[in-house]
Amino acid sequence: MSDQKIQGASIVFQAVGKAFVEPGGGVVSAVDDASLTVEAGAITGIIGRSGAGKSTMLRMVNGLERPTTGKILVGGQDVGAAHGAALRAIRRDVGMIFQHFNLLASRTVAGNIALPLEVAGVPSATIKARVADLVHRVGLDAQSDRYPAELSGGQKQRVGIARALATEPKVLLSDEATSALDPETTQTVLELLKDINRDLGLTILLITHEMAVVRDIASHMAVIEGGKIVEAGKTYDVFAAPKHPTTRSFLSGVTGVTLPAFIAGRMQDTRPQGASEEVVRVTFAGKHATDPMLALLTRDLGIAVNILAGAIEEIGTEPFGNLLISFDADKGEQARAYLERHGLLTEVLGYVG
Ligand SMILES: Nc1ncnc2c1ncn2[C@@H]1O[C@H](COP(=O)(O)OP(=O)(O)OP(=O)(O)O)[C@@H](O)[C@H]1O
Repeated sequence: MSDQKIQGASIVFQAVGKAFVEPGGGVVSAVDDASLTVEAGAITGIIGRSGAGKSTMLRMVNGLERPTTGKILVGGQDVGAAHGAALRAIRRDVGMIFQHFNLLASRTVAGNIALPLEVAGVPSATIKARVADLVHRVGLDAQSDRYPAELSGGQKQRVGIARALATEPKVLLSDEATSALDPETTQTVLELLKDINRDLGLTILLITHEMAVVRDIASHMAVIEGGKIVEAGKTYDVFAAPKHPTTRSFLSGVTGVTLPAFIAGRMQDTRPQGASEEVVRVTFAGKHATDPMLALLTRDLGIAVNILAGAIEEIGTEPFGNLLISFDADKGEQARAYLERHGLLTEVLGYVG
């Protein structure tokens, strides 16, 4: 495999629906009117809960499932309408990696990676050279002759990645590829995927139920719920201003910002009678992430702020902060307007009497 950049293919879901007929005759709508454009050469994450329709979305990209309605275009080619040689050609352009690796136990590392090339009828000398390159790329030179049972989970996934790259695909699909790995190994596999994306230029579309995976690797993301795409955009923008409740609930698990129990336990949705504190989430994005806005709020408006929880992290190379604060509910509107005017996003979470 050369290190030459390939042109990654775009993936376009156009009002895609997929219904399954169950043995009893009932119909399950797994994907419902989903439209999404996955940019060529980008890493895009689709996040959703179990049963949301993630696997079905992915399996339609390589033609393992056909859409019931709508279209899926990979590099402009209509996958759902392709048959025979045309479908095989699209599949060669679309590699896939899996949660449980799907390696052949009876073949060595090199043998597993060679398999798709053997199936494609590539001459054996070419196979040998390409497998050696791939083994090296995924850092398994010392394990080339080992069998899957002799490898760690992370090493098995590296074999899966090398095998998926063997036919020099334009798209790599990842089906929960790090879900069976520990956090440290997950990081090394995500780094490898990032390197591959950067070096080779192929498009990566991954599905996951972990927001941390999306944050750590994907430049673009979509949230799927009940078969529908409920939110999509650049990862940074979605993190900075999540619109859908499902996105917010995924985010609350990953930003490291949760209310202390003594506040959460007393919080109410509506403002109580008498004196109360308004609890607000403040999101600092981009250049405002490091501004001392809370100090300025106190200085300019004389409003005292309680800091309840907070974290500042990076998405890509941009700082991103999340703070949970509270202030006198009487001054809430004025305080929020001040923060919004200075480029911060605010969201009222509730009230404490
Ligand atoms: N072959 C099938 N026959 C019938 N129903 C199916 C089939 N495949 C998927 N479904 C149903 O479609 C819905 C979406 O399933 P899908 O596997 O795409 O979800 P998912 O988000 O990948 O979930 P998980 O994270 O648990 O794998 C579910 O209700 C599932 O039961």
